[in-house]
Amino acid sequence: MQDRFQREINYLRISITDRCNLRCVYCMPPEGVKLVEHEDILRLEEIETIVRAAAAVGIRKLRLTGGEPLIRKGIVRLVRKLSAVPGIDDLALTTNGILLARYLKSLEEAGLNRVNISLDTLRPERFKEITRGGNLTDVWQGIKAALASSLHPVKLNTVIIRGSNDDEILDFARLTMEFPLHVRFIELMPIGTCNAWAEEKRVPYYEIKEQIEKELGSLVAYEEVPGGGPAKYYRLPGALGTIGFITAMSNHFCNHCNRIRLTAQGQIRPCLHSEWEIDLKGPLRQGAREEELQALISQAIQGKPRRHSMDSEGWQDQRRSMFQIGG
Ligand SMILES: Nc1nc2c(ncn2[C@@H]2O[C@H](COP(=O)(O)OP(=O)(O)OP(=O)(O)O)[C@@H](O)[C@H]2O)c(=O)[nH]1
Ligand SMILES: C[S@@+](CC[C@H](N)C(=O)[O-])C[C@H]1O[C@@H](n2cnc3c(N)ncnc32)[C@H](O)[C@@H]1O
Ligand code: SF4
Ligand code: SF4
Repeated sequence: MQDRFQREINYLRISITDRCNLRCVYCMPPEGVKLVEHEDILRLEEIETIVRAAAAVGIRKLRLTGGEPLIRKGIVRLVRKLSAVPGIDDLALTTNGILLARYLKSLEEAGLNRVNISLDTLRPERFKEITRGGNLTDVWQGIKAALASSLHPVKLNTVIIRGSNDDEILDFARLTMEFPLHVRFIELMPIGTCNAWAEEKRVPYYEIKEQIEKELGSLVAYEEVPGGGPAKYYRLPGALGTIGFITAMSNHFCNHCNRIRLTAQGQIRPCLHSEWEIDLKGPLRQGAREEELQALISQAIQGKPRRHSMDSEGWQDQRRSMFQIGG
């Protein structure tokens, strides 16, 4: 379905839990977050019902995210249900990779198509610091398992933070020479615990690109990486994988926005940045029929703002952060 700015909205990102087994310094506070009552989180069957309604109004791609989607009980069952919904032709997952090796085979068998793995450093000690306790080996096992599976293309999400991991840009770029990985450098957005310092520590994509080109050779634009997201891809000479840039701040991609979100608590959030949401959980639990859900989702699509204004306003939403909305 088109929104009022003639953008085709066909991608639903679903936060299936607001909990996480890591505490990345830019995303969550060290103590974690106030736990939402179990009752307030959408049940798997409710997610399925919403997806059926969304597919009926033109959603074709789904992404399960969070929080950490792999800690949600029943994740494999959910993937099996959603992959069977008529109209859905791409079902992907964004994960921190800690539990990926454990679940990969079952997810693949259940119908998952692709996986994006978040990884901000290749150094074990630094990984512990950035994630406040995570084990890098677990993530590497997940990445290797994904590469050995049918879930291609395998993409990495790497947020570069000045003074923290900006000395690893070339190491990440070199990974694409060795493995068929799609390494995407993401500009830090003022969302989560980094709200106050994101601007100061953000490394704009052109700095990263310049450094890679200076040291490793020209980046040639590459448009063949399947997906529904905003990354722009390039390839180093002779590389097996690609290098992508997600330029959320220095060159926003809202003009080509194709997505809406479903929060873990059951609201449709038409834009990552806008606080405006439409509740589906309430109507669903009061017995709304699928047509009513379709009407609410259509309303959300029609109400999508033209673009975010994180550059001028930062993050004002006191209720929700990235992991509740589905980053
Ligand atoms: N500003 C903005 N950033 C987004 C949006 N969606 C995703 N991002 C950023 O892009 C990152 C990567 O998103 P992923 O979950 O890997 O999904 P994707 O890149 O859309 O997925 P594919 O291209 O389909 O593989 C997220 O972690 C966010 O930082 C969005 O709507 N707006
Ligand atoms: C919120 S996490 C949820 C899924 C899963 N836990 C993971 O880390 O992949 C999704 C992505 O959002 C990114 N992210 C979180 N906060 C961000 C911010 N302030 N700016 C840019 N990306 C951010 C993370 O790096 C991760 O790649
Ligand atoms: S970025 Fe992902 S892994 Fe890290 S704390 Fe946020 S939700 Fe958890
Ligand atoms: S910030 Fe909002 S309008 Fe821009 S790409 Fe993300 S969801 Fe779309």
